[in-house]
Amino acid sequence: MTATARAPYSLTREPKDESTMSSTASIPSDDVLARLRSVSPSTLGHLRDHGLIAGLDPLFRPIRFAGVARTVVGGEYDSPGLNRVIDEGDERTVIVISRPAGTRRTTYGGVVGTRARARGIAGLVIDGPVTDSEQLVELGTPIYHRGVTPLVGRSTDGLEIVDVPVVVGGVVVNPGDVLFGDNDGVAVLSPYEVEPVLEVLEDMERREVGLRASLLAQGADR
Ligand SMILES: O=C([O-])CC(=O)C(=O)O
Ligand SMILES: [Mg+2]
Repeated sequence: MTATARAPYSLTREPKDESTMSSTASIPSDDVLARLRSVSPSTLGHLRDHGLIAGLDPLFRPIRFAGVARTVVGGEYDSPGLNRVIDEGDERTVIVISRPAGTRRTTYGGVVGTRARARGIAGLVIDGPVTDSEQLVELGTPIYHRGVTPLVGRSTDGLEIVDVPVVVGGVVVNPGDVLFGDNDGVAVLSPYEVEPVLEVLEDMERREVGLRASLLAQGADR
């Protein structure tokens, strides 16, 4: 341990009063979501492993998104719940789909993706494959996924469950959690910790800009 070691960052903050814990106080503003789109999950990865989705891949790069989770337990063949959350969603919504019934098939492709694009959905995180990948890339909605497949949905009037805690890429996502992602992964935050975490990440990234500049400058001196 060197004499210059810094105190550890605190990622949580004592609520100043009860109002900061109210449900409306924990809904991130558009400004906070915009700031989250400019920081990286990998910066949070310097501080903890918890809440970081690894093992899913972006469908395209560059990719950046932030929003509030609506969760779907994906049916194997049909997507009534998924269609509902898409139709109720907007540019603040990140749809998070777990697929406990199996990850061979998908119900997310060009048609469902066009529905999501039309609503302006901020992003999709699916613990399983997608299909019609060329169309999805063209549509441009940020997607984290696990591969592609030609095995797709059939109309069965099946049941899908929405707005329950799901596990995606080994991480629990509750409805209302705040997600942000970039080329390297996706981070999941509880609503109450968004602002303190964001301030820490912005500070760390500012310092890293200076560090990288000075490393480059040292190289130039050699
Ligand atoms: O309908 C499905 O199962 C997925 C699909 O192909 C689409 O959304 O276009
Ligand atoms: Mg299709």
